[in-house]
Amino acid sequence: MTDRAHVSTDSLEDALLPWLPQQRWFAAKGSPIASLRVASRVDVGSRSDVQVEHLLVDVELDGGVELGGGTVQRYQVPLGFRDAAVDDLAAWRLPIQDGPFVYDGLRDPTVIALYSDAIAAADSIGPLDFRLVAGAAVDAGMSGRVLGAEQSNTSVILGEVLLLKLFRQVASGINPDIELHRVLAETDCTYVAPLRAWIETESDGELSMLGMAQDFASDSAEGWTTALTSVRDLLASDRSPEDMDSDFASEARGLGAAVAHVHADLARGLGTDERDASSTVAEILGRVEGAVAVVPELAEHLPAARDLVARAEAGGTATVQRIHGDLHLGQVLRTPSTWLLIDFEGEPAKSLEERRRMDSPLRDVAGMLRSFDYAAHHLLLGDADVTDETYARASAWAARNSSAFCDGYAEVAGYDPRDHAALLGAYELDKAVYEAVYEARNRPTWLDLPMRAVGRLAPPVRG
Ligand SMILES: Nc1ncnc2c1ncn2[C@@H]1O[C@H](COP(=O)(O)OP(=O)(O)O)[C@@H](O)[C@H]1O
Ligand SMILES: O=P(O)(O)O[C@H]1O[C@H](CO)[C@@H](O[C@H]2O[C@H](CO)[C@@H](O)[C@H](O)[C@H]2O)[C@H](O)[C@H]1O
Repeated sequence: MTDRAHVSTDSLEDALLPWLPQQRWFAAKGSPIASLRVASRVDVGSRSDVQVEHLLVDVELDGGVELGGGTVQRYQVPLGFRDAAVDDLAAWRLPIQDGPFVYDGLRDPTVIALYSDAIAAADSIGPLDFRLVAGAAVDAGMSGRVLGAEQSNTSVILGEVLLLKLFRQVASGINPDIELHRVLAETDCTYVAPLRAWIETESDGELSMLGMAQDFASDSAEGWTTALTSVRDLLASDRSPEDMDSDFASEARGLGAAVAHVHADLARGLGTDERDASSTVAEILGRVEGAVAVVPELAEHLPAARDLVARAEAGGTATVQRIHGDLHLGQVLRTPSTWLLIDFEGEPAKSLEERRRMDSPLRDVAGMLRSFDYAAHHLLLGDADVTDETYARASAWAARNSSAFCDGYAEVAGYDPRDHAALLGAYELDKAVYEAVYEARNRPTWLDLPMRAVGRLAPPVRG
């Protein structure tokens, strides 16, 4: 069998340098890498003809980029080592000449099985600790397959019963996704997929969380896909949203209720606080002003943004608590019986400390309202023949579902988010501006979508 130890750390580093930026989950695409260092190399074991190593890789970026956690990013890279190349894994191969076939281990069911068994046994392998949630049992011998969708992290389905998510970018400290899922397990929250296990490691006295396993909702559909079906039907017909079989309003109402239940459980588990609205709105304004450097068209919206934020500030104090932090239709799953919220990591561009801070639940409500706006109008992007009437029909879908969502939220929360119109509007603006930056960098053809929302929330003052 291959001797993985014959692959020196130097040659791994040389191979990772061109390979890492090509991976979908590499967060600093386009930023030059100043240096790359393998910070740790753990022998996870071997199975049939594969040897497995767990790598933590530090990438130092050439300054000037806004990155959560500074300009050094740490990545988790499990590697498989084989004597012979395997066609199905060739796309994930590291460019190492004259050595074994080395590749992204999370693409290989044999490697995944090793991790799965370590979870089942609540094992410790060198500095890697596989932890089971109290009372949870995980079967050994489950086979795994990587989830099709490529995201910021890599998710693997184990035995069709568990979803194991390995974080690709690793930060020191408590990961909010694991932290909040643990709290929601204690409150018996039924609006999340129960957490069963997690993986952590400690180096130099610092804890880092590497992954988590929760129940796999095999029969679920993403909220974004479900919502788009409804919009597509509406735009293809001349009926009003309420007359459509695929009307989404009762779904939106149920989703609002689910989000309110999760907020109530997070408040129960981790408490609430009162915060002066001025500190919240100062942050929002700072972000809007900062975004002009990336999207110069935002400049003409600044005066109205300042007015909106000042009105929100006049609202006095705001109740804050732990929230989801990056809620949108891609972060909710519809099962046959309920809505589930997933991915409590918060906005990827923020530092771990910022993501774990208490914030107003209105931020999550605003995220979902923005998502209804996205779902309603995204099918019209790039279509030069869109009539005002079609656009208005799409907007009516967004308005109807935003309203249903708030109704459902109010029923459970005991207050209506719309009663805090100025602060809610400030959060919507904050999200729309974040989206404008995100789209300018990642999907420029989508930029018009958040910019229209910015225009509605903070109309340009002309003349
Ligand atoms: N518990 C689950 N059951 C079924 N599918 C899930 C579950 N959790 C996540 N998913 C699917 O995996 C995808 C990625 O999950 P997510 O937690 O958002 O990862 P990332 O942090 O990489 O964005 C989601 O869009 C969803 O389709
Ligand atoms: O993938 P993440 O959950 O980290 O979120 C990032 O990417 C999202 C796009 O996939 C982006 O969301 C925006 O587009 C969605 C449709 O593709 C829409 O539902 C969201 O409302 C809209 O914000 C998200 O902002 C970004 O953080």
